[in-house]
Amino acid sequence: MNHKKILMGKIDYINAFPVYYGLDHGMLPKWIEMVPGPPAVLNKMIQEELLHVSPVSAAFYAMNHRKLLVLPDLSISCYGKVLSVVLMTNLSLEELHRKKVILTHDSATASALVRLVFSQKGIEPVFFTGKLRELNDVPGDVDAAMIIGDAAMTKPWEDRFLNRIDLGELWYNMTGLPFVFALWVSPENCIDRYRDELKDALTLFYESRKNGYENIDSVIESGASRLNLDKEYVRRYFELLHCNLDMRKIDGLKHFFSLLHEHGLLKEKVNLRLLDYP
Ligand SMILES: C=C(O[C@@H]1C=C(C(=O)O)C=C[C@H]1O)C(=O)O
Repeated sequence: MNHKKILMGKIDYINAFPVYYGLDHGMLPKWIEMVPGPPAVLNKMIQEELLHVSPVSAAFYAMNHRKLLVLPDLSISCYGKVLSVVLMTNLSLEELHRKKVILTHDSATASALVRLVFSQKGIEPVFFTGKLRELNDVPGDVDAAMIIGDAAMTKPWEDRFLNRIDLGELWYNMTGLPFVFALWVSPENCIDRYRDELKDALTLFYESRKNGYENIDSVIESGASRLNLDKEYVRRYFELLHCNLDMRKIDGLKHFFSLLHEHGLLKEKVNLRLLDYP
């Protein structure tokens, strides 16, 4: 088939390895160009329609739901602990009232979750956003730092902070629901123009992910060697991290969006629309 070229985003953390495994191992057709980046960069590129399809932060999707369609059955999510999304602090959540909390500028979902958790508890920290990839990035006067992705699992945050609060686990303890950090989306403007390409890209994602789970030892091996982490730890990570979007996860997602709206962290209610090919 004569496909137009499309640009496909890719989260450059190991969390996306299972979904991209097949594409990274021979399945990538010539008409797809891969664009790797941290979530916030992909969010911005999708907003500017510089990508035709990409994973984005679930909270970013919520803020732009009128312009985006969600690809079915794809996500970065967890059902309890996640390991790679953490709030590091020396205090308890309650003690963070009026204290400085820095949120990584790479995130939109986890930042919204942290703001929501404090809002629900009636605690008002002073939030700010910044680069948080290394321990040296943490300003001297902050009392908590929220980090996502590979950096959360690899940098020595414990040298500075005693408590590691896992945000997937925190959400699960609050709601009993799974938590969805990222969704795959396409700008609605692309849907008609790139219909065949997006349809085939969706099939490729499913095949690529299937290939990833069939070769999970190899996924674990490359994750462990990229991050210099113990293989058993990375195995556990890929057991905790899910890449599908079943009904229960959609329930978790909808609950998150409606709480954000209730707490004034989201302007509009979200009407989740899936990219659906007959
Ligand atoms: C589980 C994770 O979820 C990530 C968190 C995101 C966010 O907070 O906006 C976006 C994409 C995901 O990669 C992770 O970073 O490890």
